[in-house]
Amino acid sequence: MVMFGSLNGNISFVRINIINKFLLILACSVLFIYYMKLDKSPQLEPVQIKMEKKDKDDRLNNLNKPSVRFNDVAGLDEVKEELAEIIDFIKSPQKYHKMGAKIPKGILFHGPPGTGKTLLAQALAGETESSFFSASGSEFVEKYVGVGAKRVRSLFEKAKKSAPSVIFIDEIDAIGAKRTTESNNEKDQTLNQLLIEMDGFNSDQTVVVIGATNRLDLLDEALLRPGRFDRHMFIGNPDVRAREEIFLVHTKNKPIDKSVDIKALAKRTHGMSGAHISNIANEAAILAVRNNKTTIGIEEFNEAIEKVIAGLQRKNTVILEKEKRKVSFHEAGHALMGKILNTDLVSKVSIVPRGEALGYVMYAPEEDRYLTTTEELKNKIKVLLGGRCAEQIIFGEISTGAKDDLKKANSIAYQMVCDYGMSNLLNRVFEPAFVKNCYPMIDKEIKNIIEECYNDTFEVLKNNSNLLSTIAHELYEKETLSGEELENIIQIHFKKYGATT
Ligand SMILES: Nc1ncnc2c1ncn2[C@@H]1O[C@H](COP(=O)(O)OP(=O)(O)OP(=O)(O)O)[C@@H](O)[C@H]1O
Ligand SMILES: [Zn+2]
Repeated sequence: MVMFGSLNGNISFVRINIINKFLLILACSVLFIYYMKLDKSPQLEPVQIKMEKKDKDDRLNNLNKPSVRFNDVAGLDEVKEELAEIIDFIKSPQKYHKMGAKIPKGILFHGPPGTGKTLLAQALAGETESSFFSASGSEFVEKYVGVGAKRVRSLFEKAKKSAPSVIFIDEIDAIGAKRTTESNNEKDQTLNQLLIEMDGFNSDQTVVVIGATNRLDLLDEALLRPGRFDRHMFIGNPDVRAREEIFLVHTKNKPIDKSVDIKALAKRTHGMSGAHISNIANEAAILAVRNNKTTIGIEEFNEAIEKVIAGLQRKNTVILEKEKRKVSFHEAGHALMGKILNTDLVSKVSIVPRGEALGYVMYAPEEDRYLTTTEELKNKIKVLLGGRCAEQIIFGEISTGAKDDLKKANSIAYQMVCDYGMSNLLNRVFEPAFVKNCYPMIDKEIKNIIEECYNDTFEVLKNNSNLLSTIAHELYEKETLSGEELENIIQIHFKKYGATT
């Protein structure tokens, strides 16, 4: 039937046209919806990665020569001294190459947050006019295998091109944590790439890599091996002298009122980090503006300190004054016993919190020893018990602060009884398998040793309680005493009052 020429046919033609258009629109819509769907499909995700990657690469590319110098980093003298050698390495590498010495590649800064690790790394670059590349470990952590490794490679390439350079990787534990049996392909590849890069650059490329972490214990052994991050520097919270210096650095360009006593501010900020102090100085300046003042007064500092303390108390890190006194006596007890019994050389006593410890005594490294006598082992126990005894003598009560000391003291006593035959059980030793059977007997001996040592320590410290108080007082005021300062205090005291033993 041929009807196209008819009116009917015309109508049909128009209908067909409408249908065609409808079909076309429908097809387009379906295609559009399909395309939109496709856009969200995983296949297109690389586009997103590319954008993100470009962003991160730009940041890793953040190449500059920092203007920060060691003068801007207050305190941390020991670390700065150690870094002086690295500065010399970077400045005159030829000197070391001639001697066949290799430039240290990796330094690891570890310690609590806000203590100046980033600032020090910048200062190292600033002092040596090196290019500074900074990245955070978490920036390398990606879901997609190979992306983190690629970023590491690109970072090192850039650093090598603009050598001398300092690469700073904050939160290095994000990529350098101990590898587990449960493999994480992406993380392992990233860490491997970092190891390859660290092994890879040769001696004429002066690139120093600084890693920073709050958790040294989490890091993979491979990262700490010689030739990699083999220099470890502890960056701890500042003592009162360092806090005063930090306050001075952060108030240098601020109009401070005469009423403000920086020394007093330093004393009131026990347990705080450099970042807290810089925060206080800034907060005080903002408050002065708010109060329409022309200078920053003590009121503003008081308010700023209170604000920070309130924040810290929630985290339990600020120690109450009473506890600070107790810790001073506890540490003085250890240090004085160490001095009187002439055991290991005390190199530092401190009441600046470090990790879980509220205070600590550091001893100079011992010479290699292969034999230790009964008396020497008992003296070690007495030094360990010195903290608890001092608390008992001065405050008439004991605290939980000696937990670790007691553990160590008991462990020495256990070895004396079970391994060395140094108890009333005479020359008998107890293999681990027999310990359980003979435990009451062993326990009695351990008790005897600890009791004897405790009583001796108690007597020595009681006879020297004036000296104990003098050391504790100095420690309370200065928060850290070097071995030399401790020796001076003791000598002055002995000259004045004569020695008591
Ligand atoms: N020793 C210091 N001297 C001067 N300012 C300091 C010092 N320590 C910290 N600060 C101040 O605190 C700020 C934060 O310090 P920084 O970022 O270096 O700490 P960090 O140890 O790297 O911290 P995190 O472990 O949290 O990364 C610094 O910018 C600086 O203003
Ligand atoms: Zn102790």
